[in-house]
Amino acid sequence: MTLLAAEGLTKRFGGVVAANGVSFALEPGEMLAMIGPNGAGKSTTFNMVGGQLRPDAGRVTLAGQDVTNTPPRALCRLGVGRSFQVAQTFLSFTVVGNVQMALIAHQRQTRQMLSDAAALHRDAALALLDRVGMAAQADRPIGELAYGDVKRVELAIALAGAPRLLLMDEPTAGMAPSERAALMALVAGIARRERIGVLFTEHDMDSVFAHADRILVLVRGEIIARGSPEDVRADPEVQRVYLGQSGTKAAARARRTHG
Ligand SMILES: Nc1ncnc2c1ncn2[C@@H]1O[C@H](COP(=O)(O)OP(=O)(O)OP(=O)(O)O)[C@@H](O)[C@H]1O
Repeated sequence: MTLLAAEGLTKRFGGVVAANGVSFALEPGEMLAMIGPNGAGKSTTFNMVGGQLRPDAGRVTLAGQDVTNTPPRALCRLGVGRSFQVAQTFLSFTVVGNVQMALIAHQRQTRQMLSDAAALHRDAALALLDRVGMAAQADRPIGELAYGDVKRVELAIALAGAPRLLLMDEPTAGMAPSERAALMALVAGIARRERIGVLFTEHDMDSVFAHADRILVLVRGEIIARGSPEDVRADPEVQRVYLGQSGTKAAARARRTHG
């Protein structure tokens, strides 16, 4: 069954139509990228799916259930995870402590239990860190980690909610190219193995062409192309209005790397 469906999502800000009848579907285990130039409506669409922004028209369904206008917290309980931002981690806490906090939050245990956080869920948190390759650094303060490793911990934190859908808004922003490739490979591997659907926006075309199963191209609030990385790369309209030379090079690099 289709995991996520957006149907006719539309949002206006004054005279600007930020998203105009945006429709797409995402299957379990699929990596779906949303790309487009600045101001294309990516964040607007993303935030309507994630419950931060109320659409003027259209609807969002999760495994057939209408979740339009469902707030993020309630969506989380339905299995929609988001990648967290660095500022939302507790920098003085250990790596494993941060993941334990996420597990506690997911189970909606009360704040009084925080004093016991060191004991609670440690094994489960270590198992999550293992999935993102960070178990060996479990007891370091998160503030000491390299940025790419913080991103891995953030992924573990998102996975603590046992999501069936992950929403990732520019997951590789601010990362070095080698770190980006490693993080996206990790996300794609987990998504495919565990049948988690991933919707992500991304400015880094190398990450998109190497790891997306399908790509949506938004321009001025409308989807102008959709399909496999190959189809999107070859689309003359996409070439003209968005990708140009840099996208062609990114696609060629992705093909060389991934056969
Ligand atoms: N809260 C808002 N109030 C007014 N206009 C907005 C608001 N949010 C977005 N817009 C406008 O809607 C359009 C789409 O913006 P959006 O942020 O969704 O694009 P984007 O594709 O995510 O861009 P970027 O790649 O720069 O993040 C833009 O013209 C933007 O100025």
